[in-house]
Amino acid sequence: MTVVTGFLGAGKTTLIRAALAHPAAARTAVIVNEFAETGIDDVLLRTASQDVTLIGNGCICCAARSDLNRALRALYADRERGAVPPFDRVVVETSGVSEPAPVLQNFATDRTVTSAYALEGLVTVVDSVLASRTQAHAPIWSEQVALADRIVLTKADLLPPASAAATRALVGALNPQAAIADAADVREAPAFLFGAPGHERTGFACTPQPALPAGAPYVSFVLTFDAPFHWALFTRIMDALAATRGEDLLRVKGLVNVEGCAGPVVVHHVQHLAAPPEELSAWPATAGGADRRTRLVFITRGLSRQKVVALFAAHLDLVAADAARLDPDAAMRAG
Ligand SMILES: Nc1nc2c(ncn2[C@@H]2O[C@H](COP(=O)(O)OP(=O)(O)OP(=O)(O)O)[C@@H](O)[C@H]2O)c(=O)[nH]1
Repeated sequence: MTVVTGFLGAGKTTLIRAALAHPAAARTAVIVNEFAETGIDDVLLRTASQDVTLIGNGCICCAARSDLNRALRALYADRERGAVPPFDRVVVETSGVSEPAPVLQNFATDRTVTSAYALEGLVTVVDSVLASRTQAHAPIWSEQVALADRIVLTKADLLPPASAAATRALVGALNPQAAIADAADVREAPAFLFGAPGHERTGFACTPQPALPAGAPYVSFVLTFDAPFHWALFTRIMDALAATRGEDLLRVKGLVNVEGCAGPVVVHHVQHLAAPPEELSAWPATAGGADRRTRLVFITRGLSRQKVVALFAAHLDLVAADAARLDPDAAMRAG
């Protein structure tokens, strides 16, 4: 088992998804943990692996503490009875606000699990653009870096070389033992992510940290919308949000039903930065057929659901008012 951690939006899913496409990553099962109640990463990872388990609605370091061991046991049992494709390794993607020490500790203290799996190592993914800013406001960031066996630096492509080198120096000073690589190189040679075959991490030096204090500033909520969005309207709303509360918008990710698009459009915001949208070929299938509703997962620092809903409502009302001006009869019919 390799555990991949890293702060919200660092690039964990992108890296794992790219690595899974490599032949060296065959026979890999994935367990993904999301802080929010709705999974987006599992939808993305299912495009790259047949064997993906989601642990949603809480961190595997605290609220969903026993869920990782339960998922590992279930996966092993499924493998034994041939219910899942045979796998040789499992990659666990933690939520962005997971503390790695309790995750490793929980694993190490479950005999059933450790008789089936060995811990290969902990890989921490670091956003080169936001590293020092995140270090300043989120102590978990430093813990994730300090405990890593290997560190992958993402988004160096967005920075001048001197700034990328500064992030590497910052990370290297916090954890001089860890091997450090750029995401671009790891995508070519995913062995860095998965580790050497047969390698086993023997113990880990850590000072257990208290779990997130009660009333921690992270707020998570999900918004769903039935009607498709005009893309221009959606980006206008998100731009307004980023311009006014970008610092507190730690993470937004979602699947958007866009007028004129057959598949869902995947959107990502990490603080002020919005990534280019990606259209998937189809909506994920559910028991009742495909669920085409837009779902947006927000993880914020103190920004409430109510405020975000109000912003969306204001823009959607403006659009409805415009439509009514253009076609008053239709507005009457719609009530
Ligand atoms: N330019 C650039 N963008 C990247 C890179 N890696 C990831 N991203 C983008 O960063 C955003 C977040 O990436 P994810 O892979 O979803 O991040 P994550 O760590 O899994 O996010 P959470 O699970 O929500 O914590 C997406 O828009 C990615 O496309 C990179 O190396 N370069």
